[in-house]
This record gives sequence, structure tokens and C-alpha cells, in this order.
Amino acid sequence: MTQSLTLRRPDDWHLHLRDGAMLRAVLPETTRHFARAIIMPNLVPPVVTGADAAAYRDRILAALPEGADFTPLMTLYLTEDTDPDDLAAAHASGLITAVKLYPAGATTNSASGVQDFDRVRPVLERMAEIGCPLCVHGEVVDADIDIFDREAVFIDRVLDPIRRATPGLRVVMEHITTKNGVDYVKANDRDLGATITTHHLIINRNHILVGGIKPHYYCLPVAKREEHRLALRAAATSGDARFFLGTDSAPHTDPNKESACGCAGCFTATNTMALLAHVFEEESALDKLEGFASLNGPGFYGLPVNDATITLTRGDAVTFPDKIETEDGPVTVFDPGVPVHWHVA
Ligand SMILES: NC(=O)N[C@@H](CC(=O)O)C(=O)O
Ligand SMILES: [Zn+2]
Ligand SMILES: [Zn+2]
Repeated sequence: MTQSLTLRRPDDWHLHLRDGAMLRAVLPETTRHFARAIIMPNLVPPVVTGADAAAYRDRILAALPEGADFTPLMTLYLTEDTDPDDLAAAHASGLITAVKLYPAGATTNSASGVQDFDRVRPVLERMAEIGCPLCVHGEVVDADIDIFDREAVFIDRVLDPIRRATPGLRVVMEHITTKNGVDYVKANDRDLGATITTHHLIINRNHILVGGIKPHYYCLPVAKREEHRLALRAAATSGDARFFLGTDSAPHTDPNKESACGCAGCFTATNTMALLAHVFEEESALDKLEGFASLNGPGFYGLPVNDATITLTRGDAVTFPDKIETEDGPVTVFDPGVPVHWHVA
């Protein structure tokens, strides 16, 4: 049995770092293991202009722990008023790596997102021209669409039409949660990739609801039924380079999670690499973990892979901290609910 596994240092292609005290508290949890991360722009107010992204990047760099080797890859939050010239300049200078599309109202801090997709068509065309990828939170928000169907309906009604209307636009379907998402990626051989989170490889909707409601397992898109989790596992461990890690680690304080109207988001920055080793071992696919966590993402984004390595070792069951303390309050670390024997050496 494999006892130790050395990988090129991984990257996180979907990460929420927040700002201020929360940023300072959660950033070390990521920089300990990851070399780069795509930084989500859903702050309040959101990161919409190049100037916003530059200022946010500087706040992240100022919060880096001593000696950390970490590069934040910045994104802009697409709105119906996004200026294509500002976007193009931010992309050309290397300030931003991608642009994020939130359908208005789909998730945490998405109120400034897109309501009328026709209104962002010129921006999307410009992005296709300059080769700037679009990261998509793929859920419709129509009240008559069941929350468990929102991803599948988004693919048919919004994503596929956008991709057909904008040839050459490179799209990352963020945090896919369904077999429909996996199949859509597989059926398209260019300009399309998908991130998969750690938690969606581990939980299905029963984990959220059976035996009492578990607010720390609630995130968006919400975990689906077991067949979808299995499809995600198969995709992540398949070696198909279109699938790569985006943890969507999304810290909220415990009072905001354990509430009558709890926030969506799972915080997995702390234990993601150990949990992934656990999952990939269960799938007899430890040899595919480096591709998923360290190679496929850079491949999609056209960036070099990292030179440094990390080593995971297997031993006695490990314990992770239950919570990270922040000046805003405690943040609960995702609990896989099963013993995990891997840790980052
Ligand atoms: N995933 C989540 O449940 N929450 C994210 C937003 C998002 O990625 O949709 C957050 O910012 O808290
Ligand atoms: Zn999202
Ligand atoms: Zn997210």
C-alpha cells in the first residue's frame, strides 16, 4: 500500500478569501499547501474594475504570512455595466486571470450579478477575442425551478446558448455538482473545463438533511443525490484534464452558518489535500491526484505548473482543527464525517 505520495505543489482554481480580519485568518490555511489560487471577487462591494482588483490583490499580498510563496490570481466580477476596455487592460497587464459570472441572486453576494445575459454579450465577445476565461456560477434563479435542478437547467438555458453565441470564449464551469455538468464538459472538446470541490466529492444531499439539518454542509450549488456525487468522483479521478480542483472554500462565521437563514459555503482550505488523498485512495486513483490538483488547472489556464512539491503521508487517523478562530468569530472546518489517514507532511 502506498504510504507516501509526492506531488507538484497544488493550486486552488476557486477560492474565497474575503477581506479584513477574515482574510488574515483564512489566508494561511491556503498558503500552507497551495501555490496559487483563483480569487473570487464576491466581496461587498464586489471587485468590478481593474482598480478594485489591484487594490484587493495588494490587501491579499499584505496579509500573506511571513515567507509564504503564494500568488493570488485575481478575477473581476462581471456586471451589466462592466467596461470591456477596463477588463481588457486588466487582462493584458496580467492583473486579472479570469472574469466571474454570477447570475444575480444565485449565491452569496451575487446581487450585483447578471440578470439579462444579452447585456453582457459585448463583454463576452471581447473576452473571447483576448482569450480571457469566464468562470461561471452555473445556476438559474427562477423561482419555479427546483433548487436541485438549477445547475442542469442553467446548462441548457444559459450556458450552452452563451457558448454557441460566443465562439472561442473559454469557460470554466465552477463547482459542478451534477452528472449533467460532467456530461456537458465531456461532450465539448474545446474551450471548456470544470472545477470540482473537495466537499462535493464527499457529501451528497443526505449528509445535509438526514438526522437533523447540518448547516456546515450547506453550500451552493447544494450537494445533489448520490448518483451525482459518484459522477463527480469518476470525473475527478479519471485523469481527464478538463476537470480540476477548485475548493470553493468559502468561510462564514459559525453564527452566520448556524442561523435561521444560514449562509451557503463550506470551509475546506485547511484539510482539502488530506481529504482529496482519502477520496482518490478510495477510488484506487492516487496516481491521478497530481493531475487533478496540480497539472490540469495550469493546463487549462495556460500557466506553468509549480516546481515545488508537497508530500502526503498515510498513517494513523489524523485530526484537524474543528474551527479556525477569526476576529469576526469562529469558522468551522469541513468535517468529512469519516476517519482520514492522510496528512500533508
Ligand atoms: N459556494 C458557496 O456556497 N458560497 C460562496 C459563493 C459561491 O461560490 O457560490 C460564498 O462566497 O460563500
Ligand atoms: Zn458559486
Ligand atoms: Zn465559490
